[in-house]
Amino acid sequence: METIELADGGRLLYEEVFLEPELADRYFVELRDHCLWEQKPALFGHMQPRLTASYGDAGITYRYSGTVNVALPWTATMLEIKHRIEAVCGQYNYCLMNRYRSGSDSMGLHADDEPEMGNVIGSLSLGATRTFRIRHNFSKETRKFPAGHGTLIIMAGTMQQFWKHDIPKTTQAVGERINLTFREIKKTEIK
Ligand SMILES: O=C(O)CCC(=O)C(=O)O
Ligand SMILES: [Fe+2]
Repeated sequence: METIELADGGRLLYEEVFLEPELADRYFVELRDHCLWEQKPALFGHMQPRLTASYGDAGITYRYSGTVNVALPWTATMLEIKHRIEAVCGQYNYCLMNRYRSGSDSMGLHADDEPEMGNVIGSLSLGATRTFRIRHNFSKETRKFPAGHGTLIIMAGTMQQFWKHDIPKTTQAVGERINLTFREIKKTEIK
């Protein structure tokens, strides 16, 4: 695991081959075929350019950019993956999954900086290699990391406060990619 210290206290842990390919294959097929994938509406009448699914502890709901994501109960595979990542760093009660069907699916530049969100986010990639890009909010310093089949990226420190990240579209012919972001959503008072 490589630790990359970023400007203003951001920290990124990176391991390109965290899972051996055979295990990554098994997880990819299992998650692709058995998770409840849906395409959710985005802003201005558009749809999100990817599919998502949401798993976690009972009672966890994650809201961002106008979407409401009620966690389905963890599956055995999801728990197995969660424990592998927790053995490296973090404690998680929720996982947002994104499925990029082709190079025209993407994730826009954003930070996962909701007040109820823990600062450690564990991100596992499966399937086609895409570029995970980060950009500093003020200096605009940009760095790119290949997120391939079995790559683990952990975002920590103040990364969500000072940096944004995205998965740009690509015109290259790429297959499907699944990404799992494990998070800690702190329970808030019900108003
Ligand atoms: O697909 C990825 O690697 C990034 C996903 C992401 O940033 C998110 O779900 O917030
Ligand atoms: Fe994110």
